[in-house]
Amino acid sequence: MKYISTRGTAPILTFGEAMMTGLARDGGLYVPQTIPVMAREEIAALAGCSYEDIAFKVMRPYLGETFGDDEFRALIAAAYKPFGHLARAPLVQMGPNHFLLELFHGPTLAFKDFAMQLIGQMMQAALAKSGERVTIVGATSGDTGSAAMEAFRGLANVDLFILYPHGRVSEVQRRQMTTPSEANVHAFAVDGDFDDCQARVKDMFNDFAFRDGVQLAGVNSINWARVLAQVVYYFSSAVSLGAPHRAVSFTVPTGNFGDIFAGYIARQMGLPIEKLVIATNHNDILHRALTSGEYRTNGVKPSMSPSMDIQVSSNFERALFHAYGSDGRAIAQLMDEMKSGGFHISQGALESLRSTFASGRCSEEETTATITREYVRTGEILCPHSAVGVKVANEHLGATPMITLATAHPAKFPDAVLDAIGQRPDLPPRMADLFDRRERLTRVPNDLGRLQSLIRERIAS
Ligand SMILES: Cc1ncc(COP(=O)(O)O)c(C=O)c1O
Ligand SMILES: N[C@@H](CCOP(=O)(O)O)C(=O)O
Repeated sequence: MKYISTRGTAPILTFGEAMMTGLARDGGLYVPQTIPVMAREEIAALAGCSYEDIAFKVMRPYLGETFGDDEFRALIAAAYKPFGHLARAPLVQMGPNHFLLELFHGPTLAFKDFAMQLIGQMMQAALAKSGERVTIVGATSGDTGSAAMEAFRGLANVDLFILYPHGRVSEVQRRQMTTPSEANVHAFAVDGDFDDCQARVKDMFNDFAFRDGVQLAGVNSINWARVLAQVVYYFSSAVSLGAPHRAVSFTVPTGNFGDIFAGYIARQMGLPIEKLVIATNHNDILHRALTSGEYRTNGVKPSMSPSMDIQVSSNFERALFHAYGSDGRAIAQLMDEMKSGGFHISQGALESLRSTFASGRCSEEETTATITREYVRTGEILCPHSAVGVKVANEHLGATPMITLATAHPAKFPDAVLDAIGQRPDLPPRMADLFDRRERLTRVPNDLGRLQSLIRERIAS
């Protein structure tokens, strides 16, 4: 299995190389050259398997020679051991034909743990073999950062720097990033929004002297391995509702488009998914793009679902690459136009996107009303991101079972939940002292040079 860049001119890599490389050297994102298809019987045989077994069977064809079978099974087992639920990703019924996929039973209480725990294991194994040391720089709107801190803290051959938008993540998210005491992890509070943080990370990858000088690696969904690990729960949940004999649809609270793109990959692999519904908060560039064909930013507005406060949606590039028939030059051209605010999606590409994706938007008021209504109706306490998903899913219910992804635990966003249901959801006991732990962070301007020199200083000390 080989990996190619969405912009067509970067070196073609193996899985292991793509995982350690992050952003392609032409500025694009790595995607598999071909997507392996699972036969109907292979999908049917996943029924009743453990999450770990399904993970092995779904991901194995993508790995090539990077890890042996026994080694990969051991990495998967270690990755999911810290999860607080035996099913790892349990399904809860919300109503006729509507199910919630709880993805928040990992160590940092968000869906990011599914991929980050595994990528932590895989990178550690790869670095132990090569003897290399890497500098990981990541951008976060809250959850990727905390998951990465958890997965990489204390590792001998990794320095981790997380850039988060100052004042725009929840207090629990911030504390998850600023309270780890290990010297190899660093939280940078950037004066800007998530798009600024992500742009600075991509700038660092595009500065080859810096990139090669610090051995830069990435754990955002820039990294194909992140997306791959997220494909697994589409299979586990669909199969438990009767796939491949019965099709399902998914609604995915969406920001950087990594999670829903994993669903697209599952569909390409043969999983019978009727529709993938993009659910956005008022930062609705993806909903507007799908409705009008114009992909154009209009500035990030803070919301009560801060992890989705994103306008430059990194993985949409991967979806466009497929919609434009793998034409790297066309994608490079669109991404160039993006520098001046946006672009027009061609009619053919738009039709191709609409054949897989639907979309909807949820306002702040609707988010609160959904948390309230679903708590009263079902007893389930939704985080604001999951509430965005449920609101949009309700508009797309039909004969096909709908699975909505519950992407974070409500206790990560206590203020929004308190507003909606009059009570503060509890953090799990192992995190009960989060508010007493000492915070360690560096406030940084949104300035590439300043960020780079701070990173160089920290790794030299
Ligand atoms: C809780 C939560 N929900 C939804 C999203 C959006 O996911 P994606 O960025 O993969 O579209 C994020 C951020 O990734 C998140 O942290
Ligand atoms: N919502 C994310 C933003 C980064 O997304 P990623 O999937 O590219 O890491 C977050 O919580 O940080």
